[in-house]
This record gives sequence, C-alpha cells and structure tokens, in this order.
Amino acid sequence: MKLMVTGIGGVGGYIASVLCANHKEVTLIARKKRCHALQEKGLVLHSERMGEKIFHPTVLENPADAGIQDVIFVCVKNFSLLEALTAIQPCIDSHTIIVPILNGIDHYETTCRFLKEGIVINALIYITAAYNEDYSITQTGDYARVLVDAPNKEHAQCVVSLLNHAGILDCSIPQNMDVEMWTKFITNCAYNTITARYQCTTRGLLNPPERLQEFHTLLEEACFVAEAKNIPIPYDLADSVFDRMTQHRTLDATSSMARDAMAHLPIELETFSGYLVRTAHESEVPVPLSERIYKELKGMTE
Ligand SMILES: NC(=O)C1=CN([C@@H]2O[C@H](COP(=O)(O)OP(=O)(O)OC[C@H]3O[C@@H](n4cnc5c(N)ncnc54)[C@H](OP(=O)(O)O)[C@@H]3O)[C@@H](O)[C@H]2O)C=CC1
Ligand SMILES: CC(C)(CO)C(=O)C(=O)O
Repeated sequence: MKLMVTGIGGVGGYIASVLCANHKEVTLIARKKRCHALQEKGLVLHSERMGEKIFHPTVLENPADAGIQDVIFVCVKNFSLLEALTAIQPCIDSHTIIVPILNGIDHYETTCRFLKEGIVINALIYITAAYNEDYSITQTGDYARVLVDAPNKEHAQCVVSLLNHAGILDCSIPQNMDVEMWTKFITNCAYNTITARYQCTTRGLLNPPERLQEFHTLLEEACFVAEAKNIPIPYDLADSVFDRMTQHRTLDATSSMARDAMAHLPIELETFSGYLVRTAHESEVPVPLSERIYKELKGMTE
C-alpha cells in the first residue's frame, strides 16, 4: 500500500511515525531545510507513547515524484491546506483516500470542494506534539487519539486499520462525527484562544483567576453557536470540557496555537475565533468575549 504524509510537523511527524512503524511504502513530503534534515537524519521521534525511534522513509519535496498513492494524510496548518492540496493533486486518482487531519470545522468540506478526484475522510486528532529545531518530533502525554468518518464507512474503516495500534494511537469511527467535530472546535475556540492570548500553559490560567472565568465563558459562547447550528452537543459540554482541560490534564499542558504564538509563528486565529465570530454574526448569537479576544490576538500577531 502506497502511503504519503504531507506536513511533517508535530501531528504529521507522529502520524508518519505510526505508519512507518507498521508499513514499508511510506513517503513524506516536506519543504527545503526540513526535507534535507529528514533525508539526512531520518524521521526522529521522542515520544511518551512510542519511545525513542528513528525511521527512514522516502522523503521528497515534490509529491508528483512519488506517483499515485493509495492513502494521503494531510497534516499542515489550516492556513496551508489549499497549498498542500494543490501540490498533492498529481498523486490522486479516483481510488486515493485523502485524510486531512487538522483543527478547525471546515477542512473536510474545503478538501472535498477543492479536489476533483479521490475519496476524502473527515478527521480530527487529540494529541500534544511539536517539532524541534532539528526537525525531530516530540510527543508528550499519554493520549493520541484520531476520530474519522466518511459517507462510506468502509473508507473510514480503512483509515482505522492503518492508524489504530494499541498503546500508540487510538483511532475509531465515532457515533456522531458532527458532534465530535464541534466538541473539538469548541475546545479549540476556548482553550487554544485563551492560552494563546495569555501565552501560557493551563497553570497560567489559574492566576489571575479571571482567566479561568474567561476560559469558561469562551466555552459557553462557542456552545451557543453550535446550538444555533442545531448540533446536538451535550447540554453540559462547556462544564465537561472545562473540567477535562483543567482537572484531568497536566497543568503544564498548553495548545498548538499558544506554542505558535510564543514562537512568533503564524497562528490559526481565523480557523478558531475568526470562524466562530463570523458564524455567530450570521446566526445572530452574541459572543462578546470571543470577539474581544479575537481582536486582541489579531492586534498581538499582526
Ligand atoms: N501539534 C499539536 O499538538 C496539535 C495540532 N493540531 C492541529 O493539527 C494541524 C497541524 O498542526 P501541527 O502539526 O502542530 O503543525 P506544525 O506547524 O507543527 O506542522 C505543519 C507542517 O506543515 C508543513 N507545511 C506547510 N505547508 C506545507 C506544504 N504546502 N507542503 C508540505 N508541507 C507543508 C510545515 O513545514 P514548513 O516548515 O515547510 O512550513 C510544517 O512542517 C493544525 O491544524 C493543528 O491545529 C491538533 C491537535 C494537536
Ligand atoms: C485540544 C488540544 C489542546 C490538544 O489536542 C489541541 O487541539 C491543540 O493543541 O491544538
């Protein structure tokens, strides 16, 4: 089976490691310095789930050189999605499965709309992973969980078979993918936004205490928007996400957007608060705190 991963950062590096540990024909797509580093040193993983590993898959800058693929995982930031999809088009025919594993709410629809061929899978991931200066990948924490779905369950099942490996990555098809997508989106609109705004870990939200209140309010506002879109989220979702993020994860945890903000890299602001605020306006749902923090983050990152 010919497998490709494009976007070898935190998420793509971990997904690629899982594939390399179990399959022979894996091609990684990376650009410039990252491509050269991966070609020279291999894909180096430091992981609480997988341990210390080095894999030596094929690494290319131009996806077209790899030819038609069976499955392609797209693991770039949301703002790089169209560029990455453009580059992989020569690798796609009508049987190719494309799995965009990104945060946000619209990457599945964007990918379906953009690609003329191929079978697109809806996917999301819970993980903490990041690339280091030497382009190695560090995964921390005891969780790495992917949820997938597609109109034809056999296609989604094919991705589960590739990714689900006990102790390394949990991958399954949920009962209601819309609810799962919105649950993740609501989490990101609040947790990623507040940790990026204050450039902090969860511990940094405890003091001053107003920050915790703001985190809860952001969760509530995002839940109101989901409800206005008739997404059947649980009635206590804001409370349960709040408890999960503050009580059941290490206080040293933070979000991918906070890490990017702290490193002065582009952030997925439009993917989270930008999209939420626009959707709230369309649905006439007031989201004053989301709007305020959206503007503040925009000012901080421009
Ligand atoms: N990291 C995490 O813990 C989590 C991340 N997510 C989500 O997963 C998605 C990916 O995030 P993450 O892995 O952190 O992102 P990273 O910034 O770590 O990695 C993105 C990678 O994509 C590469 N890239 C960008 N454009 C292209 C392109 N056109 N072709 C090939 N490669 C490209 C970048 O390389 P280059 O150096 O060339 O730009 C970089 O290696 C995001 O939507 C994020 O929100 C979700 C849950 C947790
Ligand atoms: C929920 C969380 C914080 C971890 O998976 C995340 O999605 C991120 O860091 O972007």
